[in-house]
Amino acid sequence: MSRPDAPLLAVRGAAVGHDGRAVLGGLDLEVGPGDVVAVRGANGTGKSTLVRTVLGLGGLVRGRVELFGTPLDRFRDWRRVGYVPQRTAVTAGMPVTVRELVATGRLPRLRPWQRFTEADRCGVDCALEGAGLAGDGHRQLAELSGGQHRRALVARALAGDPELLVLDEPTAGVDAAAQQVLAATLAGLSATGVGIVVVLHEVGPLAPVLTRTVSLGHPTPVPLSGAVG
Ligand SMILES: Nc1ncnc2c1ncn2[C@@H]1O[C@H](COP(=O)(O)OP(=O)(O)OP(=O)(O)O)[C@@H](O)[C@H]1O
Repeated sequence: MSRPDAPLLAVRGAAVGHDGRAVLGGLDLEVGPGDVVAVRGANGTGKSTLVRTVLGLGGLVRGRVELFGTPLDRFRDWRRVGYVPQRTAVTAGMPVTVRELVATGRLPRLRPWQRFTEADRCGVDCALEGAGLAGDGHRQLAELSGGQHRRALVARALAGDPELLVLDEPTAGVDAAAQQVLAATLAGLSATGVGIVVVLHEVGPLAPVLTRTVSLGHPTPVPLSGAVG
């Protein structure tokens, strides 16, 4: 059961890694409504591993992660969480339009067998606009540049109206104008109480939107001990 007063995301004394071997340890992080937290660090410091861990995709070696006050291993309400992955190879070759991809982000919000309503169509339109793709809904994914494809993944996450939004390098390969659009969109989401975690190499136009930055150090193997929480 989620606690209404709990942070959207809490990471406590966590070590994260692969195959039981931590790449990053001693992590404490809280994300509340309206927070926009940048996760920064050199290549290989564990940014994506941390992000994937808090999304329940494995990687918790020890410590605790809670979403909306619920321990990660008991959390089921994934429609409250939006995710923009770093790698896009899975969708790159799909014969679908941008709009169709973005609409899939809306599906977790629908009841079983429920058809799209006008509100859902508006949600998709807003998501396209928020990612700077208002005029591109009809285009095939395969036609998009790397940066445009990344924006389509951002739009897909926005379409789900998440309460917690996790973005893994959403600005990589994205031109400055589109980064400005994304910055304005994230600022708008933050103002409505959405909590945001964003992995960034370059802060760029997102700088004024950030409320906090977490800097990860160089990768140092962390000895394995203690229980996974
Ligand atoms: N699936 C995996 N299995 C084993 N090790 C992995 C796996 N994925 C990543 N690693 C290793 O974990 C460490 C952290 O990788 P991670 O991708 O989290 O770093 P990052 O900070 O996101 O890097 P980048 O900025 O290059 O995206 C690296 O040493 C990487 O080689």
